[in-house]
Amino acid sequence: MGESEIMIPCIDFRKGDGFGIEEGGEAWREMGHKVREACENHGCFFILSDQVSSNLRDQMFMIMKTLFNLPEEIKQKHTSPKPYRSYNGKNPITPFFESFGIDDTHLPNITEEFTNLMWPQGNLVYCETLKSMSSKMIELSFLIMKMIMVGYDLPNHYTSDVENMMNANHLRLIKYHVPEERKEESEIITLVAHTDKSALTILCDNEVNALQVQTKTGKWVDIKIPQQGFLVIVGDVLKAWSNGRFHAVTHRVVTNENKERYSLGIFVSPKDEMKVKVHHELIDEKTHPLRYKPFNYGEYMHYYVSTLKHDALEVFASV
Ligand SMILES: O=C(O)CCC(=O)C(=O)O
Ligand SMILES: [Fe+2]
Repeated sequence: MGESEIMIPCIDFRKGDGFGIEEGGEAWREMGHKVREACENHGCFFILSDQVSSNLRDQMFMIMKTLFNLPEEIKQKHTSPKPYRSYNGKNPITPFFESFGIDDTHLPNITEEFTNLMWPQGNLVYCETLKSMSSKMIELSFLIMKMIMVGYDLPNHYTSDVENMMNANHLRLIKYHVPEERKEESEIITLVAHTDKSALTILCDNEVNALQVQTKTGKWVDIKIPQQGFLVIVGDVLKAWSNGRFHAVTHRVVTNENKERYSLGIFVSPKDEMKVKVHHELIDEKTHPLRYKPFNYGEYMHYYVSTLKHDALEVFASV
């Protein structure tokens, strides 16, 4: 079992408690510093947000159940040349894991195309739920990115850096099955330890706990995503951009409850052709000398997928 006494910060973005705050004011800056600290010290944090109503969230997990219950041959129609997008199920290496990845859900017609592929007769509720849930999660990721810039007092770089790092997104819908045969008390790792290759990931689940993050001292901590909340994970791109000041947290999924788990994540990242570069103001010859060379994101992904090295960023881009 992981430990749960180590506190992952929880930042309140709800209108009443936090995000009624005025952009540019003192409270706004304070929030930015909290986000920055969480990214540096933990590489992840919870946010509470009323952007997504509990109805929408419940609806989303209900329709995810319906989606994964579709016949195998229909699910397999979802394919993509990009890694981690095609429907992944019945894979002997990850027998308790099924997933779909959908690119660029913010663009017109993407959710419609996916829905029509799965339900050729149409499924309006599915399509609308998927569209609103993903657009709200993308909005949240932009807000967090803005907070990161504020946290480093870099608000002028908001537009260029944020657009560079977040101009592609990928929504991942995951089902974790309950293993049929399982020895009492034994844990099964259903998703191996990794860091995300995105800039930022925002995750929620159907309140079945199984995700664990590893602290900087190597301890595994059980993650319980709050009901009105999300877990934000710092990915390799933001680690590189911040010159290694941010921690790209290692995480994994371990089955230890006898319940099916569904999780939904938005992975925001640069487009493949973009260059990832350390932000020049985060380099300091004495305290923070340059750690990473600029690199092409698509080449980095290709390197990772072909090697699956845990320390891919360090090997690929360290100076
Ligand atoms: O399902 C989860 O909670 C985590 C998924 C994850 O880490 C990933 O897809 O990269
Ligand atoms: Fe992950």
